[in-house]
Amino acid sequence: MDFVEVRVQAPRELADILVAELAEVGYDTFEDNDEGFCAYIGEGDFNPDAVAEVMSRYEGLGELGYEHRVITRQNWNAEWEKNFQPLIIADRVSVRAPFHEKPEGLEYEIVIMPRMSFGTGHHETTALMIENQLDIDHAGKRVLDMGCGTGILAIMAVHLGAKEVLAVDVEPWTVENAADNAAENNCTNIECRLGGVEVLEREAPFDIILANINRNVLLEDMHAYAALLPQGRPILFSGFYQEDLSKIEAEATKHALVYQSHRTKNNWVSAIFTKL
Ligand SMILES: C[S@@+](CC[C@H](N)C(=O)[O-])C[C@H]1O[C@@H](n2cnc3c(N)ncnc32)[C@H](O)[C@@H]1O
Repeated sequence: MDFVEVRVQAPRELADILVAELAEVGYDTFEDNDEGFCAYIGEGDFNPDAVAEVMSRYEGLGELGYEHRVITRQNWNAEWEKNFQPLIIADRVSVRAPFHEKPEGLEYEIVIMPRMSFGTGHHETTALMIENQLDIDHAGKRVLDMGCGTGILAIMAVHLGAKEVLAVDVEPWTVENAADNAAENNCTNIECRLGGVEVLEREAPFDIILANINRNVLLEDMHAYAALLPQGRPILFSGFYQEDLSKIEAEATKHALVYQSHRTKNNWVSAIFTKL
């Protein structure tokens, strides 16, 4: 599988809305840069007209431009290895690749090779989810990680003591990558599964649910997640902006999920709800 990178030049105030619009037409991996951001999609799903249409809606609102190129899977991995910097989240969690030096004195260490998957920890939503996870008792818990990407949140859950984790994603290469990362981190209790909400049909309830996806998927699939959460248990959402929190909360209320708290960074949100 090869990928298309769409490199968008856009002012900061337009970048967020463009990311949301591109996410709606199938882009699911984004990377900020000084000029704007890059969005990625599998080559087979790339439609230049869809990008042109999104961009045309914002014409005249700022300095906008975009170009695209195809990146082979092999080149992607090489580029990623060149660019990925290790990072520390909440002064407690190190996220690095196997070829980075191991930092000393941190409580938790996550080693990932994200390849084409989302979830290096550099995106605000991933870091916010991890910060929220640190506040939740995972010991002995059964956890669902919906939209697992690299599996970073699933690995964090195991490091925090989770008994077992089901990590699910709709992208085949992502599920493969999450399984590799689980092995790299010696997390033998993570099961990685390909699919969407339909693969949860016969699942027993989970003690904790993590779902960093996007606003529309969360609104659509929240009923199914909520049905798998027993009373008093937490569900952590991310992948949406502050202005969407009220929509997420309104949908959550329909499924007996009660707002507890949220964190934000650069307008992104990760919120905790519990089942009534
Ligand atoms: C924002 S990334 C989050 C990755 C990782 N969990 C993290 O926190 O960094 C969202 C992931 O959700 C996946 N996804 C998109 N739609 C989905 C759906 N309907 N059900 C499950 N996963 C989905 C994407 O393929 C992508 O890997």
